[in-house]
Amino acid sequence: MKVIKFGGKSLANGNGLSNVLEIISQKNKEEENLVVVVSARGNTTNQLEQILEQAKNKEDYSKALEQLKKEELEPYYSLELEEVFLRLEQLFQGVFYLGDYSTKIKDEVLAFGELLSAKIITKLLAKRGVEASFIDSRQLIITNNNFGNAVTLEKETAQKIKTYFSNNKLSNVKIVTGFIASNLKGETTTLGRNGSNYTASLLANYLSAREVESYTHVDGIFTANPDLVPDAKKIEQLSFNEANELANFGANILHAKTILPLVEKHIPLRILNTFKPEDKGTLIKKESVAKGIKSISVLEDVALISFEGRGLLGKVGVDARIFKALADNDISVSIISQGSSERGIGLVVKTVKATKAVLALEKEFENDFYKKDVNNISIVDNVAVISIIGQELNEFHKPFNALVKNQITPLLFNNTITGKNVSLVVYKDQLHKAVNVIHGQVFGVTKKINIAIFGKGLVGGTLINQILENTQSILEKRKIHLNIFAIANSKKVLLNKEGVTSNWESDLDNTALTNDIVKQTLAYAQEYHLENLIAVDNTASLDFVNNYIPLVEAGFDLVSSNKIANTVSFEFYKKLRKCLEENKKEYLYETNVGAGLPLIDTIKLLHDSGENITKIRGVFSGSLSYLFNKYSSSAIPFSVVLQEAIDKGFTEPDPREDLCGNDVARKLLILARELDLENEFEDITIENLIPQEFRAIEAKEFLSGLEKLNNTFQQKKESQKEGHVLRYIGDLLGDLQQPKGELAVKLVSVSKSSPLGSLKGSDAIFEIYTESYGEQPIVIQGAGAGAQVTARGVFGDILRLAKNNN
Ligand SMILES: NC(=O)C1=CN([C@@H]2O[C@H](COP(=O)(O)OP(=O)(O)OC[C@H]3O[C@@H](n4cnc5c(N)ncnc54)[C@H](OP(=O)(O)O)[C@@H]3O)[C@@H](O)[C@H]2O)C=CC1
Ligand SMILES: N[C@@H](CC=O)C(=O)O
Repeated sequence: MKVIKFGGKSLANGNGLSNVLEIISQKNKEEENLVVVVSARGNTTNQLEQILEQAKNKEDYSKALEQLKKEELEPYYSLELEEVFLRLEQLFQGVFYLGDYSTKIKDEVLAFGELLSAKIITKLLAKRGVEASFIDSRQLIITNNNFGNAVTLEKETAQKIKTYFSNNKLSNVKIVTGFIASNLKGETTTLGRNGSNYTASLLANYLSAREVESYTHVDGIFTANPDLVPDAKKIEQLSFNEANELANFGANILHAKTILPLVEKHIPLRILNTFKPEDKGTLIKKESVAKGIKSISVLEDVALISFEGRGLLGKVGVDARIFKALADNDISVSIISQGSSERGIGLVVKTVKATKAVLALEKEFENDFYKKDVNNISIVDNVAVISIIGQELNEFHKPFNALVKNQITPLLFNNTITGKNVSLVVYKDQLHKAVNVIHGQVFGVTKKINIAIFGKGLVGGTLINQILENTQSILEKRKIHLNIFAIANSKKVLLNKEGVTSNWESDLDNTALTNDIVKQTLAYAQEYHLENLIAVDNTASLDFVNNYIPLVEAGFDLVSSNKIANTVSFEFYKKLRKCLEENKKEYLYETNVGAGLPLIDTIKLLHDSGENITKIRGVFSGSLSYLFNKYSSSAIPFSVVLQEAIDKGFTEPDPREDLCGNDVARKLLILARELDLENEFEDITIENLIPQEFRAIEAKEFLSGLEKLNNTFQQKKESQKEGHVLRYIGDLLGDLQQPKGELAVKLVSVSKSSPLGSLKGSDAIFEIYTESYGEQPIVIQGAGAGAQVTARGVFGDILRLAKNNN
């Protein structure tokens, strides 16, 4: 024997109803003894309640009643249910004359929802040639007199069900009304929330069914509400205990009382989708399949009551008084959290009961207020509870840290001792983001990293394409979903929370001009509750650096290929780091020196481990390396080689920044500051390679007359010793005793056979001298410029941050 149950949405007109009839017809062929429990169809219960209110208020309800009849009978108007509607009308008339109704009358009226539903299904099955017996569950389930939420009388119900099923000649298919029952006097009662599921479970228990199938409008139970968490996954199997916890913590689809009758006889329950009957849904049975976190559920209709009693320290019985006062007012507390004393207590109650709860507590603690033992009882509104079902405390730091990194600090958290569950109270406007952050963290299914890329030129554009090309493989290998939600140049920003596509260039072209790309990006991230935010600066702009602090304050980690933020005043350098620390954010900039080479990380590690770095020397510039390597070893004019370096994307957007020495000076300064030296840019001695007469002219004019540089450099080349070549180098000398280092950028002539002299292509070389390594430096050498290697380095920083978010 099998019990199947259909919920209201499954039974609504249209696809739902036809699928239900098809499912029952099919099961009738497969299953011997099929009990079908039905809820009221669609919106019927609400409509009945509304008409009842209209009648009570002596309003004209005839139109609403006609509408209800029409919807119930549509499109099978010949179903002959006049008798049922006549009785319903009589009830409404009575309420209209009295101008009032009792809970008993309300139950009687609401019962018509299930009665109509069961009668209609029985008649429609008959039309399809499936013989079915209609059963009014008021003849089966006996309850106390608690109308609206009646409690089953077990002995009487067991007796009634068994007798009914053995004494009546019933068809193979039995259509039973859910939700409704009767008291010992035969008056109609209802079983409260989830009543139809409860009816199904009771019948399954007393009739020793093989299985219960509950057909709903969703695919089963999910790891989180898919409306809130797009990455939520369906859970294949749960144990009764786990299902119970889920039911307690807000999974609407389940109710604890539904599970209990099944637990007793180990009857499995399968949650299925009427609209996808082929799907296997979620199976709830005695055994669990896998350990660990099962689901994240959310309660939204809650308020937090904050109870502060400075004078209650160590007093006995405070909690007892709180609970008594609330219980006397029929207020249930879903979460209580307090420190080791009663000084600060947080209580979570239903929103509708919050004011009543405060009044009840104020009354109970009136004298304590006078004595100043209690100083505040207030409501914290707009909160929600997130429960992580199956969360072990020893792993809780992971979701908690991820929340804090995303600037969400829970107002309160609380764990259950037995169930391995942790509940957190958060502000409602952070709920969406919080649930996604926790889900990504605990299920590790996919952690979404939302990236905004500012600057889409040579480096930025290459980076975007590299990320898009690798998104899928990173998702598969690392379970990290890199989602570029914003791309901006100086005038426009393309925003797409689902992630930009390979058409990003034309999409950006088609967006409108804007005055404030960053403000717009921040507002967008906030509006769509985007989590794990990273802002990438691939501009060469000084102005853009002013956005760093607002970005960090809005929850972004930073990555930059732009070197300016690290080379403006030391005061800003410190301010940014303080802001990062306060907001628990990180800033990575490995490409600032040596493009894709692992230089900054190496220097940081050496320095942090106590190694005294005394000197760093080398060719810091990829473009100038290319320029002098090629110019020194060939007869090609200086201007031609310089143009090649520009065309290859080695130079700065404005190549004069390389030639004047600023770019190398910035790199030196960045390294110096990594060593905790407090140098300013002005402290650097720079040999400017641009002859004096060309320094003040416009970039365009300068770039169109590069050949004017040829003479100067030809002379420099020819005035060298035999076997020597030109190299433009950076030199950093540090002394532990001094707050500042000596930094110099200069053009030197070195032997062809020296490490600097034998450099090739656009390679940069860094010789790092330390106390332990002595005269023998650590050497890092490789491509020092180029869009591909730089973008790859920025990509590496993004991945490092994405992993740090774990
Ligand atoms: N080339 C290399 O080998 C290396 C480069 N870098 C650094 O990479 C950065 C980018 O260089 P590159 O790609 O060559 O530069 P490009 O000039 O090619 O691109 C710069 C981009 O930044 C945009 N931009 C400029 N100002 C702003 C602003 N205020 N807000 C938003 N966007 C802005 C530009 O938009 P628009 O077109 O509208 O002006 C453009 O899209 C530089 O800081 C450079 O120092 C670092 C290491 C190596
Ligand atoms: N223009 C720079 C690019 C990398 O920082 C260089 O030439 O090294």
